[in-house]
Amino acid sequence: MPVKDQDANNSSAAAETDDAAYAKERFAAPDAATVGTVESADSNMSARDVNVWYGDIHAIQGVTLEIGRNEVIALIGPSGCGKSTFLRCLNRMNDTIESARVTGQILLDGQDIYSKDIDPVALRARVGMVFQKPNPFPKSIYDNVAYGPRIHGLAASRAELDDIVHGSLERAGLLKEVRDRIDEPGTSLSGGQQQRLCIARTIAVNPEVILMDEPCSALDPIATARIEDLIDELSQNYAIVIVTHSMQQAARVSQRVAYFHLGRLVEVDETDRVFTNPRHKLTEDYITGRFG
Ligand SMILES: Nc1ncnc2c1ncn2[C@@H]1O[C@H](COP(=O)(O)OP(=O)(O)OP(=O)(O)O)[C@@H](O)[C@H]1O
Repeated sequence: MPVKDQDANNSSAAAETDDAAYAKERFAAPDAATVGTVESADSNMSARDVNVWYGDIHAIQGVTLEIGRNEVIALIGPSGCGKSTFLRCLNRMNDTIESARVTGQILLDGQDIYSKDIDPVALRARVGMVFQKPNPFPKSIYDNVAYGPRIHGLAASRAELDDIVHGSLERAGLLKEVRDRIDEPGTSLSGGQQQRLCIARTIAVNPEVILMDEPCSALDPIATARIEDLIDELSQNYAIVIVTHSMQQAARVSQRVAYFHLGRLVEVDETDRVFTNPRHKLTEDYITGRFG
């Protein structure tokens, strides 16, 4: 057989194999292993076979996922599929829920965050969290940002603390707007400004990872756009894991998307790939609006 034909033959055999693998993945049962790439080339956090129960409810089932340094990964899926539960595992916020039980392993820089040696308060400085509803403390704008550095002893002097507060407000894109009113209550700001204040508060303690649980759901489109721009800038320095109900938002801000369904991680891959060519039928049904 001429070489050319042989090549053609080989490539068509390869295509058939690819198609068979593709079909197998795509129509896999919902309880099959995650489709796509759970690994990250430069992993900062790594969840291995994580399960969460609330009493008898098995809310997260065998989830394995790596989070890369300087990447934005979006967690998407229908209501109640476990996105927030999984997010809260990453900085042990589930510890605060009495009925919650977590098994498996979550590593931050190779260290098990559930080990006895880990102080959850110190962990939550390294893995910060921004919530759905902006929740500034009932304190001044300055004290909101200074709170973390004070309790973690990050500033040796008032001048150092001032630098941290101003730097954090600057990186959160808020300094210009609040420079002249820094002693006013954080709650006097608009919703979008309050959310940027909460982001400034989070970055003031030098986190490695920032968790965001639907950070824009209480904001108007302009405030949302500002937070999305900020997410893009922050990703130069931090890994960001964001839960969002908006597929448009996931497409705008993330490099990878993880699709959850009934407590399982069904598919994870590059954002473009998931939205243009989902490999699992459940992912396709969700992104085409057939359910959720
Ligand atoms: N504190 C809790 N106590 C008992 N069950 C809980 C608790 N929090 C969540 N659950 C249950 O765990 C499952 C996953 O909930 P979770 O809030 O993580 O889902 P989600 O995907 O973030 O949902 P949503 O998009 O609606 O916020 C659901 O069945 C939910 O009812």
